[in-house]
Amino acid sequence: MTWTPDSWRKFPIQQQPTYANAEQLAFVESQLKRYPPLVFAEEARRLQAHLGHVCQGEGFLLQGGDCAESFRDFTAPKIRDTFKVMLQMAIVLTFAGSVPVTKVARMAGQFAKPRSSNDETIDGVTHPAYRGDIINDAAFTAEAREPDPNRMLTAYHHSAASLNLLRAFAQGGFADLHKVHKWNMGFIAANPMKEKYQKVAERIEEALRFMEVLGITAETHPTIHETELFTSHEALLLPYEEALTRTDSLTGLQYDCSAHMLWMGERTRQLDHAHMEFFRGIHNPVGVKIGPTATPDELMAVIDALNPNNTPGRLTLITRMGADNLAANLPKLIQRVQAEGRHVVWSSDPMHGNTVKTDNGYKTRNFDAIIREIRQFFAIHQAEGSYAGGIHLEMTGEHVTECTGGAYQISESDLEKRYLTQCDPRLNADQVLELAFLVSETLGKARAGRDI
Ligand SMILES: O=C[C@H](O)[C@H](O)COP(=O)(O)O
Ligand SMILES: C=C(OP(=O)(O)O)C(=O)O
Ligand SMILES: [Mn+2]
Repeated sequence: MTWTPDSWRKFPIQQQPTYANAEQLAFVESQLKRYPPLVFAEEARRLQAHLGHVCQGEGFLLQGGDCAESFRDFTAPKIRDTFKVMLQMAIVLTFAGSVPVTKVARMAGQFAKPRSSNDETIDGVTHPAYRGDIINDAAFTAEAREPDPNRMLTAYHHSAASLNLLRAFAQGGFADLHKVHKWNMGFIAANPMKEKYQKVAERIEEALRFMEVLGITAETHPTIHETELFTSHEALLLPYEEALTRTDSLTGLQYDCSAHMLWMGERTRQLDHAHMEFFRGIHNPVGVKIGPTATPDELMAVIDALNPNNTPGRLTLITRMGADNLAANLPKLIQRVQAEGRHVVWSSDPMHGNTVKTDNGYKTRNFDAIIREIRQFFAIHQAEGSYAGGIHLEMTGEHVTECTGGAYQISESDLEKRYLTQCDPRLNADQVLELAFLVSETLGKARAGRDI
């Protein structure tokens, strides 16, 4: 069947709002269709080329950011701090793995949320569930939870402003390697586990000094001063994604220009449904979340639908099975992909399979479970002769208390102190850097093993 940006409309669809005002919805869609695209197709192709290298074992994907961005919490420091912590992680991982790290932010468009329940009940009162700021408001009132199409326009403008600042930070000197390394030294000096991480930091310091002695400085090599950051989000709200889908003037191909990379959630990746239809026709690099119940046959059908030409970098499989389920479910998927010779990037989301609810009602995730899922992910890929190509995290540069554990030992009773997330619990700046240092050991070993 011929694909068009709106051909998804003929298929069953999950997790969409019902807008009361159809005229307003049509108006918003027509506005968005006239607005400039947020990204340029050539940038999406560049990202796909990077991911192609990851696929061949010559790179590593670091994807992360908020579970859900919010309109209210929309400030320069917030954007800066998450970007900053991604840069800090990337330097540690690049050094440990001796591989370029491709940074893809869950930012500048991560506004739509699939939910496990259509509504929420508090103290006997029930309202529709919060579905992300692009759809409704998190406040617990009937008015706030009513889906409003105008929110798509706000999301577009917020995304444009975030992207503008991210581009400025990436190219304007904020990403200087020496500066980023100094931030890491500051993190280590204050960390209760500092002895553990000091050695890696000292080796990075040595490498930077060595480069300087050779005359590799920001003046002679601008890349030391700059970085490349791509954007991504779950393309859940299809009227929005359709409206930002454009024909690329260079190739004549269709790209969803709301972000460089889009992914499909675990709840909306049914083969004969609307999201699969939409995703098969856009030419961006795409991701699919893969939960613990996925079978090898189902996975092959997803791969056939999304990457029929077996192009390296087009498709990233983001496994999110939970630390207790990975060993039972991942090997058979890897074996099948290997047997069929499919090129995919394998990335680990260690967040969504490890969510628990505390007795006092907070959704949380434990740092050790997150690390355990990542370590197993690497070990299983190594055992199967496959390449563990990336990690996908819900994280923030802010000092929130949403996930338990880590060097500062956040406990369940600490959660209430700074529990700010709009949806799922995020690793905070310290936890996420600690994770980078721990994963760097694993990544270093995995890559050393590969080269033998
Ligand atoms: O971010 C992902 C989903 O929106 C989230 O995990 C669902 O959470 P819920 O179970 O609270 O709906
Ligand atoms: C909804 C998400 O994940 P999943 O589809 O894996 O549950 C998410 O990444 O926020
Ligand atoms: Mn989430």
